[in-house]
Amino acid sequence: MIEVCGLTKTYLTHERGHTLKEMAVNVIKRPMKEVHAVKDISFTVETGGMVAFLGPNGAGKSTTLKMLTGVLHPTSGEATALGFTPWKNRREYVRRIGAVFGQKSQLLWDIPPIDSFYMNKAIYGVPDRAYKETLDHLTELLGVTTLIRKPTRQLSLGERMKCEFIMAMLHRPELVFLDEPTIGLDVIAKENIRDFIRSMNQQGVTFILTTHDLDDVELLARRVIVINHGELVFDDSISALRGQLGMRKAVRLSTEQPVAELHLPGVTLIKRHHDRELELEIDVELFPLKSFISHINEQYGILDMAMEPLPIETVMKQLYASEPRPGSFGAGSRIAASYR
Ligand SMILES: Nc1ncnc2c1ncn2[C@@H]1O[C@H](COP(=O)(O)OP(=O)(O)OP(=O)(O)O)[C@@H](O)[C@H]1O
Repeated sequence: MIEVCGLTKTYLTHERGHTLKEMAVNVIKRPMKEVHAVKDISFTVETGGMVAFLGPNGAGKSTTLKMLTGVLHPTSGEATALGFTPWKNRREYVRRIGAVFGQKSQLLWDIPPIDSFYMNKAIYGVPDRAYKETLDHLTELLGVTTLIRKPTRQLSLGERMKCEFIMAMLHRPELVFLDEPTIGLDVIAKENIRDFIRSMNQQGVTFILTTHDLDDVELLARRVIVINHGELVFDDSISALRGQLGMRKAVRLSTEQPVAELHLPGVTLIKRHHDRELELEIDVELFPLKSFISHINEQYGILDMAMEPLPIETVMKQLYASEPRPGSFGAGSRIAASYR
């Protein structure tokens, strides 16, 4: 469905002086600066996939997505999606893709969503019957059959997001780009939107999801691609991402006796709430759980203990903290070195 090979984008910007003298010089001469936003990234996405495309702020996600939606031309490299080169066949390509931006509305503010939908019907040339069928199906699925007749400005954020999805799906796109689709929503609205995305994905729609919400990633994505400093640093399944956490567990411990320093192999103190209540991280390969429990019970007496796998946030922090390789320009192999 999507094949990206050596995609690179370097922006050329004017360097601005900081001091008054530099600014005065800039009036006559403005030196150019290169920003290597995306560096030689390659990946593929299969039809029907649900891929999270992640990275810290400034990593190059939007730049990549702009190239994949055909808004930006790359500096070098190739990409095909649905058989098109996005930036070359934009007119035909956009008829087959959709996009939902959590922070940018595609609905017109002062008119009801139904009128915005009708506008999209005309823009995409959706035949009457197909339009009615899709609209009925989507409004029912999202439970907004009556809401779509209220002016958009009167809708809650959750209601509006449901309508944003309908707007993006009316022309039945095969590939949909989602940018922070659940931002600002309450837990119930998030769940509704996630159910909807899952249901569309089961019907064969491919989703590329950009988000900083790791719950979206865990609950929706089957595959995760991470970029940092414009370089691809991880590309594998969500279970492989969890696998990076190894056999580490998060433990919350409450004891009868105060716990002073803990010097145990594979045990790291994360937080001390007070001297009898601690949060720890244990690598059970280094210190088997059974030994840990009997040691703590003998020494301090266990009052209460809760244990769970580490959140994927832990591994994301490691990936986001990675430095660009010195002089690097393209880094696919770094995953192998650092994270696999
Ligand atoms: N038009 C532009 N001109 C110059 N530099 C740009 C331009 N757009 C983005 N950049 C730079 O390219 C780099 C990548 O930006 P990009 O917006 O792709 O990151 P991002 O991963 O989407 O970040 P965020 O999560 O904050 O939205 C950043 O250093 C940014 O400052």
